[in-house]
Amino acid sequence: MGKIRITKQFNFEAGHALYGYDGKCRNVHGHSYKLSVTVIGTPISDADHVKHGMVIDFGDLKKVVNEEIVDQFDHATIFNKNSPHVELANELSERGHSIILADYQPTSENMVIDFASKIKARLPENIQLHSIKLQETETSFAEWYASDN
Ligand SMILES: Nc1nc2c(c(=O)[nH]1)N=C([C@H](O)[C@H](O)COP(=O)(O)OP(=O)(O)OP(=O)(O)O)CN2
Ligand SMILES: [Zn+2]
Repeated sequence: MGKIRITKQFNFEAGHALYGYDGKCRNVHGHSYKLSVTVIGTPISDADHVKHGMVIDFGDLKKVVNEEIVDQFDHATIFNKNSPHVELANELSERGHSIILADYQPTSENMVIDFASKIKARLPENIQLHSIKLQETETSFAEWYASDN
């Protein structure tokens, strides 16, 4: 049987700030992020298998992405830990705010690279990560493709 791509979509709200950026997004602000995760594999052909006909159960994919990404990033604020924003991040964290100190500038590009590595590490051996799309605004998104990397 041939390979099939399946996609699961997610949403999360997060704040971020682009330290040193030459535009409005250097300010702390937020997005309603839309995340699409596409995996590729061969549907299970064994009629006795509980997952017969599936590449991966959408529910199993949801569990991985929720645990690795959505539960961590939803309603958190992402700062670049390699910038002076680390002080602001630590202050907010001490005051009980949900903070992510990323080892990168929190652009859509760097976030999809991070997400790809986290999701790949959790997928079963027979399932490959095909692509990820992270939509920051209605008009702006970044995509990661396995074939490009
Ligand atoms: N290549 C990138 N450019 C920008 C990023 C990014 O992650 N990668 N991020 C930002 C800001 O976070 C900003 O919030 C989003 O940018 P932008 O699409 O420019 O937002 P607008 O509200 O101005 O969008 P319009 O739909 O054009 O009004 C900036 N750049
Ligand atoms: Zn932004």
